[in-house]
Amino acid sequence: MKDIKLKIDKTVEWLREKVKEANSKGLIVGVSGGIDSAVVAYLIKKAFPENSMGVIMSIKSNPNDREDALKVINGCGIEFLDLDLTQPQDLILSTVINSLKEKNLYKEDYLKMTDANLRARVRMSTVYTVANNLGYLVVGTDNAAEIHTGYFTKYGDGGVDLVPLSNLTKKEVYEWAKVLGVHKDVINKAPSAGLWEGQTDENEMGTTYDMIDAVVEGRLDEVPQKDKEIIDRLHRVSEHKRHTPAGPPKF
Ligand SMILES: Nc1ncnc2c1ncn2[C@@H]1O[C@H](COP(=O)(O)OP(=O)(O)OC[C@H]2O[C@@H]([n+]3cccc(C(=O)O)c3)[C@H](O)[C@@H]2O)[C@@H](O)[C@H]1O
Ligand SMILES: Nc1ncnc2c1ncn2[C@@H]1O[C@H](COP(=O)(O)OP(=O)(O)OP(=O)(O)O)[C@@H](O)[C@H]1O
Ligand SMILES: [Mg+2]
Repeated sequence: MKDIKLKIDKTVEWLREKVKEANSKGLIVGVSGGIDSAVVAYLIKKAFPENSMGVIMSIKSNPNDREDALKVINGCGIEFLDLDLTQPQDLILSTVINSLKEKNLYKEDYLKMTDANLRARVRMSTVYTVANNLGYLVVGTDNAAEIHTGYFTKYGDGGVDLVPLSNLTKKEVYEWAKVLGVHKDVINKAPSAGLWEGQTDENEMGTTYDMIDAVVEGRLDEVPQKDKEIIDRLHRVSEHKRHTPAGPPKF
């Protein structure tokens, strides 16, 4: 507990340093009602009590997620915007689909993921729009387990300026949430990207955060072969997400 409080204080100090270095005015995060963004919202409010912002961005979302997001906002007292982006996201998606259909190029099988990733990228564009206007940096919510597996949308929720939870396992995110005083409803629900009805991270990935945490921490003897193979594959195919885009060598 004392150890976690110390790490939280150091992270808050690090956030202040990064803002100063960038000559920026404050920090902003998308607040989903999930645990990762809850922890980040509490951290940035601590770092910049007067210059921090949480943005709720519903897109065809389950109303319970917005309720949980409001519990986070009220719990830490951060300034916030409550936006419904269903229409703009749907307009982009339908414009693209109609145009592909006219050329007989549309692939129905990929609709679910196309829609899901566009939600993440519309949210990213929206948060940057607010950040530009306020002179804030955009704070990401990915933890070590998500970064290791590439479980985020490239340039969507992965498109951010700072990643304060990058060294934390999912278990540690929960521990920090308890110390910070995050609402129990947010702590007790299953992690979900909320990108389609009933989606949970663990179901989609086919393994558990406990197993991913174990791989990240090098406790490989605790990981069954089946889980190890899934996690290694996720890591391998997402390598490109952890680097700047490749260019050719100088010819
Ligand atoms: N080798 C390579 N080198 C360079 N680029 C490569 C590439 N392979 C694919 N790509 C590019 O990457 C794209 C695929 O990546 P991407 O668009 O990210 O899409 P993808 O990784 O297929 O899907 C995103 C995953 O993250 C999950 N997610 C998203 C958002 C939030 C959360 C959450 O936890 O809240 C989870 C989501 O459920 C899904 O499983 C391809 O369309 C292609 O453009
Ligand atoms: N409805 C939303 N409103 C605002 N931001 C969102 C919304 N949905 C997703 N995001 C942003 O995308 C990030 C990635 O989502 P992710 O599900 O990994 O994190 P989380 O919801 O905070 O935690 P959990 O892993 O417990 O679901 C969120 O932390 C948040 O910053
Ligand atoms: Mg979530």
